[in-house]
Formats: sequence, C-alpha cells, structure tokens
Amino acid sequence: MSQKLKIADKEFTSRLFTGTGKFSSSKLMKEALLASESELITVALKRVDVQDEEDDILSHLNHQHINLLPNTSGVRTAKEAVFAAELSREALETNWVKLEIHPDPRYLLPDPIETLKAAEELVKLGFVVMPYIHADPVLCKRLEDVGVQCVMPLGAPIGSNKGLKTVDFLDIIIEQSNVPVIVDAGIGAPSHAAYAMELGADAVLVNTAIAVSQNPIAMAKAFKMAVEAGRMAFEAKLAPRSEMAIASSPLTSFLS
Ligand SMILES: CC(=O)[C@@H](O)[C@H](O)COP(=O)(O)O
Repeated sequence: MSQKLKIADKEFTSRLFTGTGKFSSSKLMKEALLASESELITVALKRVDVQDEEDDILSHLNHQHINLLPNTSGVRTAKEAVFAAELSREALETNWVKLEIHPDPRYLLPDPIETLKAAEELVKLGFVVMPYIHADPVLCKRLEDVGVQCVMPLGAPIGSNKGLKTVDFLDIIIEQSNVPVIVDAGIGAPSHAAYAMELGADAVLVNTAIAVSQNPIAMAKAFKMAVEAGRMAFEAKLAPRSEMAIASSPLTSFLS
C-alpha cells in the first residue's frame, strides 16, 4: 500500500487528479471519473452556473470521496484570478483553488509573474493555492516561499498529449521541493503518468488524455493503474543506471 498524499488538511489515497473538460457527455464524465478513483477533481469555474442548484456538472460530481478543486481557467491577470477564486469560495464552499493564469490562447502557457502575484494574495486571503506553472524550478521555490500548498508544473502544453517534455526541470523541481509536486498538463498516455510518478512526482493531473480517448472509462482505469505502478516503483527505489552492460547471470565457467 502506497503512502497517502497530504495537501493542506486533506489526505489522498489516489495520486491521480483529474479534470472535467472535453468529455462528450456528463454521464460519461461521471463514469470515467469514478473509474479513475480520483479524489480531487478540477472544474473550471466558468463552466459552473452558480445560480442553478441543479447545475449539471456539479450534480454529476456529488460523491462522498470526490473533492472539488475549482480552477481559474479563463482569467488573464492576477486581479481576475483573485476575483474568480473569491467567487468560487462563495459558490462552491471551498477555499481550495487551482490557480491558472494563461493569457495566450494559442499555447495556454501560464504567466509566471501574474501567477506569483495572485498566489501571494490568495494565500493571504486564506486559500489553499495550487498553482499551475511552467516547469521552472526558481518559480517553484518563490511560490513555496509565499505559502502555496503544492506546485503544479506542466509536462507539456495543455491538451497536447506530448508527455514529459520538461523532464529535466521536473527532476530539479522534485529534488528541491518542500511541498508536493503535481505534474499537470500534457500527459497523454498512462506511460507518461507512470514516468512522472517514477521520477518522484507526488501526483499527476490528467484531463484530455482520458476525456478524448475512444473509451474514457477504460482509459481512466489504465491511468489509475499506471499512477499506482509508478508510485510503487518510486517507493521501491529504481535500480541504478549504468553506461556499460552488466551481465544478469555470471559469465565465468559458462559450459565448462
Ligand atoms: C483541467 C486542467 O486543470 C488543466 O490543467 C488541463 O486541462 C490538464 O491538462 P491536460 O488536459 O493536458 O491533461
């Protein structure tokens, strides 16, 4: 049994966090997310109708083991992010927020300056801040200094399914971090998720690769298993690498 992950006051058995976008129906989304056994599920505040008590997306996520993580996707500045977080705290009764500020719709890359500014403000306002950022080890330390509860560096641009293009920097972030590291975005296959976990990431967040798969329910299960396998391998400690071949069985006394 793998160690539990603690973020702020919550403990998680599952290290697979999931997103709610791009599913072809709410029913399929619900079934896939249940199959993933994810306990932290992010939902874009812009997709929630706070006036409607029967809001479709929320009613499908109303399960005992599911914690909602509102995200600020769609905002362009720190000021807008703080406003969105305050709205979500009011509407969804949670002080957890996934801070996403990506002003450029082409690459959806996070703005590091606005993100740091917003994180500082949100921490002061009592939020549990989970910032989505580029895989920048210096920024991660600066965010840690202002009091975020984890960092969420990207593997590749959102929705690109390209995998861990930032692996050398993720390695440094994981080595230096005093808060959980959650690899977010661009994870396109269960093997990418397993790789992130083997590196020592504390969790991964996956949306597109599950939602747009031909069979999201089976894919959610595959990701669940990959994350568990990767974490187990990390805890078991991977065997050291060698430049030279090292025979697996003795080479002396062969056929003598
Ligand atoms: C849903 C979310 O919060 C995003 O960060 C993003 O959608 C995750 O990235 P992928 O869609 O590439 O998995």
